[in-house]
This record gives sequence, structure tokens and C-alpha cells, in this order.
Amino acid sequence: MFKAFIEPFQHPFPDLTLTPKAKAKPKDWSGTVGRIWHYLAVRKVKLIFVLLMVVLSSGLALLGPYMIGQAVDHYLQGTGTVPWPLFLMGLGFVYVFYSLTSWLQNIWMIEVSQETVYRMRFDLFSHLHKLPISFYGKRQQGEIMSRVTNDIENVSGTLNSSAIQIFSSVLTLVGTLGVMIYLSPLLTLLTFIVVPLMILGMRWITRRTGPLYKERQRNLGELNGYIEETLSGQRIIKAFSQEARVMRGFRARNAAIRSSGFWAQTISGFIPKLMNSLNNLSFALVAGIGGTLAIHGSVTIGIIIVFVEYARQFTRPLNDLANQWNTLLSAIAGAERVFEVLDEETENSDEKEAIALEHVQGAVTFSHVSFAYDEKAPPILKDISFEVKPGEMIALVGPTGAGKTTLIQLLSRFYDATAGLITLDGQDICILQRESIRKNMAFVLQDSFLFRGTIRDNIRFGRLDATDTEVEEASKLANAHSFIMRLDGGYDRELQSDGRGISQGQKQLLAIARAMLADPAMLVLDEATSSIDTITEIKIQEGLKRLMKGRTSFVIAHRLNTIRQADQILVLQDGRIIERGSHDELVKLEGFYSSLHQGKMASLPE
Ligand SMILES: Nc1ncnc2c1ncn2[C@@H]1O[C@H](COP(=O)(O)OP(=O)(O)OP(=O)(O)O)[C@@H](O)[C@H]1O
Repeated sequence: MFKAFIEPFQHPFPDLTLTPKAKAKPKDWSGTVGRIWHYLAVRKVKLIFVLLMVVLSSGLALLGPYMIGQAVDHYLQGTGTVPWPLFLMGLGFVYVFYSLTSWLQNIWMIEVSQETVYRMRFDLFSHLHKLPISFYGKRQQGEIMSRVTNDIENVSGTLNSSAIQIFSSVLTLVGTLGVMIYLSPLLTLLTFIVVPLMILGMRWITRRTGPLYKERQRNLGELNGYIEETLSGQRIIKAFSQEARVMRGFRARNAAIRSSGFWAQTISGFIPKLMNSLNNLSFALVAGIGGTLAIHGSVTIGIIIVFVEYARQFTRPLNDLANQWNTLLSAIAGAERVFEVLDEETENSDEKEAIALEHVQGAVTFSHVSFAYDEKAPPILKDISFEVKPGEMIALVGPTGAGKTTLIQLLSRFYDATAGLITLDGQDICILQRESIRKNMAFVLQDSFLFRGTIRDNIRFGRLDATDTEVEEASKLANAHSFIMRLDGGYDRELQSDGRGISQGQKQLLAIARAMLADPAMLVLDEATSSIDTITEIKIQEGLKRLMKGRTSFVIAHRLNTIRQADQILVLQDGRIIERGSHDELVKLEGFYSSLHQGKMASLPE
């Protein structure tokens, strides 16, 4: 139960947020774009250069056809000799310079967008480490991962290509329109007759594809969550032969992505077709009516050449706009999902004046503490009161679901009590910094989490500045040294994620060593229940005994023989303390504990 939430918090990450960000929730599209701009603005100067290059390249794209038209008219009308070598050099210069500005714009924008997503990813990841445990209870890990990876990648891709392309397209459109009106208002009108049709068509299409892209991102997150869950649960899936059921679940989620992806892409696939058809119509109008006008001498051939070229040029940005629009919508959907997480209240946000406890003694009191995970649901802990002196050992006993883990969660402030008071060394824990409480607590759990890395690094997770000698000393006290030395590579042996490759008992010995190194004033031990051989168990018990010496220890007990020495045993049932005292006192009481002890209950009741 503890495994998933405790260890990552033993060394909470400092406040690493890179970019100050607007806190308002994105209620709409423009809110999200505004927040992306916040990130982009970090590279303002580069961005200005990019925009300058876009303006230059758009201008050069207009200049080329204009020069060709002018040359043709000069030649046909015989109004002057065309200095061909100079003209060709000029034209060559325009196109080379056009390529250069486009290339520079591309390179610099890649830099801006990579910096943007780097900061976004960083902010998101560091924010994730500041969120309360309740946040993780509500979501699948894979779904959260999808936001850090897929959604952010989506924003990156769009910034690289679409954002600048859209700006460039708008510029080209406006520029083309200006020159066209200057050359021939009538031909301009003919060319632009198709534009309202294009806009209507695009609006019709994007209105349908926008929600589909959003749905696709959501489906992708859902699929990632499912994959993560089923991969980490492989052992159970195989043990219960549930492969077929898992495949059915996968198929349904995969099909949902296929369906939203299919419709989004099919409908947006109409855009180029629509644009092409309308483009051809515009060509035909310019060529047909323009040709007739040229015969009557109202326009020159050069102008018609310029118009045909511009007609192509202005439909290309329109085409691009339509295509990029979809990508942009999909990126905004991704960014919204990222900002949604960034807007989640952090665990520390209410603690500006919180006190840091330097030297914790380990005196703990609970007085009339009640707690409910959900305000509307009945409380899980009811009127809990007890007192622990520094260095005492407290055992928590009770049936499953009695509230033992919840009680510890309140002490470590993963949740705050709904009523009552909890103190540590006489201070209300609500006015203490969470970090200072957790730094003074270590957890040794049934299934302790180990990270990918060497055994040495995993032990050093208890105290990052510990020397190699200190790591080995702690391992010796924890009874872990001898098994580590027998392993291939010893302390440098690489562990796979979650300590796969070593046994359950060995994992526990490493967890004891880690806690020993952390040297905290308080300990939480979730006793191993089974699956550990007798010799290893003796070693673990010995290690734990040394670890508990002089520290306030809370032991969640599953078997009674290990808690005989406890200074206090609290028997919990349905969130209440029903019995309390030492082992001898409780046996004499002839109540719940005594029945357990005499073996009247084969195991703790459900
Ligand atoms: N995150 C949560 N949200 C809502 N309810 C929860 C949550 N965690 C635990 N509960 C509920 O709170 C009750 C007490 O759970 P808790 O884990 O504290 O019991 P426990 O005594 O430690 O049990 P076990 O020995 O099986 O670990 C249970 O009914 C459980 O369903």
C-alpha cells in the first residue's frame, strides 16, 4: 500500500520551476495560446529574428514573379531592351536569398521551439513532484506520462512547423493581395472570388476535426495508461491467464484511437482537394477572363503571368493555413492537457510561513483526530488519541482496512486530518514544513521501491552526501553487506527498475540499509508478511532491531510475535482504537488482541 507513494518523497525536489507562468485556468483557446506565448517569450530576441526572416522571405517570394512579369512586358512591348544577364542575376539573387532566409527562419525557430518545450517539460515534471498524493490516486500513471511525452511533443512539432508557417502564410496572403490590387483590381477580384468558398469549406472542416483531434489525444492518454498498467501487472496477468481479457481491453482502446484518428484525418484530407479544385477554378478565371482582357489591351501579358503565379502563391498559404490549422488545434489540445496539470494545486502552496524543524526528537501526539478521504464519505479514522515519547516503539494492529496506513499518512502529512490535532515535538504538524517532517522519517515497507541504478546509489538515496564507507557501514548494520558482496559486481551491481532481479528479502535488507543511512528520528515499518525464508527473516529482524534503536518507530504489524517488545500496541478496528497497552496488558484484557494472540483467529479478520 505504501510503496507507490512514499519513497519519491523522502528527498522532495526543490522548487525548480523555470518559467513564471500565468496561473489562470485556460478557459478558452486564447488563454492556452497566451500561456504558450509566455514560454515562447523567453527567447524573444531569437523570435524577433525569426519573424524578420519570415517577413523577408515572404517579400522575396512576391518579388520573383513580379520581376518575371515586368521583364516579359518590357520584351513584348518593346518598350526597352531587357538587360537579360543582369535580370537573371537579380532573379537568381532573389531566389537564393529567399532560400537562405527560409532556412535561417527554420533553424532559429527549431531553437525557440526546443527551448519552449524543454521549459514546459521541466516545469511539468517538477510540478508533478510537488502535487499531493491524492492527485496520483485519481489518475493512471501512463496517462500522466502521456502528458509529459506525447502532449509536449505535439506542442513542439507544431511550434517548429505550423506556428511560423501560419504567420508566413498570413504575410504572404496580405502581401500578394496588396501587389495584386496595385497591378489590376479587376483580376484581383476574379482571383479572390473563390476565397469565401475556401473559408467556408475550411471552417466546415475544422469545426469537425478540432474535437476529433482533441478526442484522439485523450484516447492516446487512455491507451498509454492501459499499456503502463498491463505491463507492470504482467506477472498477475499471466498467473491468472488473463491475456485474452487484456487484449480485449487493448483492442477497444486501440480502436478508439483508430476511429478518432481516421475521422480526423479523413475529414481534414478534404482540405487539399477542396483547395486544389478552387485553385483550379481561380486559374481558369484568371486565364480565361484575363486572356480576353489582354486581347482588348486592358491588361498586359506580363500582368497575367504575375497573376497566375500569385494565384498559385496565395492558394498555397491558404492550403497551408488549412492544413496547419488542424495540427495547431491538436497542439492546443495537447497544451491544454499540460496546463491542466500545471494548474493543479501543489502540496506546498499553503505553507509560506511554515516552520522547519531542525532536530526532531520524535515525540508524537494524536488528539481526537478524525479523517475522511472524501468529505462526503464517512470518516476512515474516528477520534484517535495517543501519545508517543521519543524513541518508543508503537505497533498498529488491526484487520485490513482498519486505517493503519491512513494513520501514518496523516503523520507524514500526505493528507491533513479533518479534525483534531497532531503534534510532533509539541508543534502542530500543520504549521511545520512537510519536507522537514518527511526528512526525519524513513520507511521500510513490505515491497520497497528500488530505482534503476547501482545498489550503492539505491542505498545512497537515503542520504545523498554519504560516502562509500558510510554506505557500506549502513549495509553492515542492516545485515545487507554479506549478500551484496556475494552478488556479481557487489555494490556496483546495476538493478533493473523496481529492483527486479533480486529477491523480496534482499530488497527489504536494502531498504533497511537505506533507512539506516538516512538516520531519521522516526521510522515506519510495514512488516513483511510472508514469502521470506527463515534465515533472511532473522537477518531482517536483526537489522530492524538495530535500526529502531533510539528512534520513534511505528510498526504496522501483521504477526504478533514481532511486537511483544512494543512500548504501546494500538488495536484499530473500523477507524477507532478499540484496545491499547503493552503486549502483557492486552493479553490480560482478554479482548480482541488476546483472541488473536491465543490463535482463536487464524489470521486478522477481514
Ligand atoms: N486514497 C484513498 N482514497 C479513498 N479511500 C481510501 C484511500 N486509501 C485507503 N482508503 C480506504 O480507507 C480505509 C483504510 O485503509 P488503510 O489502507 O488505512 O487500511 P489498513 O488498515 O492499512 O489496511 P491494510 O492492512 O490492508 O493495509 C479502507 O477502507 C480503504 O478502502
